[in-house]
Amino acid sequence: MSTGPIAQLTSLAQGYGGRRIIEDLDLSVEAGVTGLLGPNGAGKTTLFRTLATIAPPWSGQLELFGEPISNERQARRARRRIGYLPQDFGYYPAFSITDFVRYCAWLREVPSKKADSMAAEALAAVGLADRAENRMKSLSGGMLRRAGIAAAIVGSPDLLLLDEPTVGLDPAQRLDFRELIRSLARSGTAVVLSTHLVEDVGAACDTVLVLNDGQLRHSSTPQQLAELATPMAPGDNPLERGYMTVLGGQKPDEGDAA
Ligand SMILES: Nc1ncnc2c1ncn2[C@@H]1O[C@H](COP(=O)(O)OP(=O)(O)OP(=O)(O)O)[C@@H](O)[C@H]1O
Repeated sequence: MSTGPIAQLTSLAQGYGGRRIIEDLDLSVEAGVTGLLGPNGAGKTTLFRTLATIAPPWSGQLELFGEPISNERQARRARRRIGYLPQDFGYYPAFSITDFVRYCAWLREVPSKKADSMAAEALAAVGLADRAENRMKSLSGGMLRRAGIAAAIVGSPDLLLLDEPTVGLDPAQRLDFRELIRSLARSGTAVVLSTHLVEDVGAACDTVLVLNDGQLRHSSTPQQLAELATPMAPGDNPLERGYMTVLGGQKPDEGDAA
């Protein structure tokens, strides 16, 4: 088992068109579950796209599984070991859930002999085994999100990137989701999840990172972030307050610099 970081970014610059979103970012992803917090527009999705090797860095270095990623051949090799759930993922509406998960397994080059059993395992893990033949277009928002999670975890990737995975899940499903990612982490998958729900970070993450304006503002355990909480109003969540302290009192939806 590798002892170094699963993913490492050094002096990353990244953006769209002529607009720089991330500047001079250094970041390591270690084993376990890492939660990524940050206001709207902080650059979380942009960071995921970089880690998933979809958007090559403008400058700086990306290393995955101890190897530098500087060309398409290296990126493709790394991609087989990465499961990625984008915030908005595409699918063919007429596909069954099984077809969708199998298709994602094929994209990740999971051996075809194992694809059926792995797709079935992934669907069972997200509680969709009894709906395996339902069409994607017939799913509720929460079910669709769970189908996306199944597609990201199929084949047990070494690095799992989940962009707002719990949006649309009901409380029982969120509890199941937390247990699922904890169990994936125990079996060796490094998980990074972005969320606006600090409860998910408190309950499931070993490490929490706070990103704002494309800069890493904070990295610690959830407990340490909660300890930064300034005096709280009754009913406040200490982790949320600690997060606000790191952001300097900014409200979570005030972060978009656009
Ligand atoms: N395809 C794109 N083209 C141009 N600008 C983009 C594109 N995608 C994102 N941006 C801009 O990049 C900035 C960072 O966006 P990003 O989606 O990475 O933030 P985020 O932290 O994931 O936000 P949210 O919490 O709202 O999902 C924003 O200002 C956004 O408008």
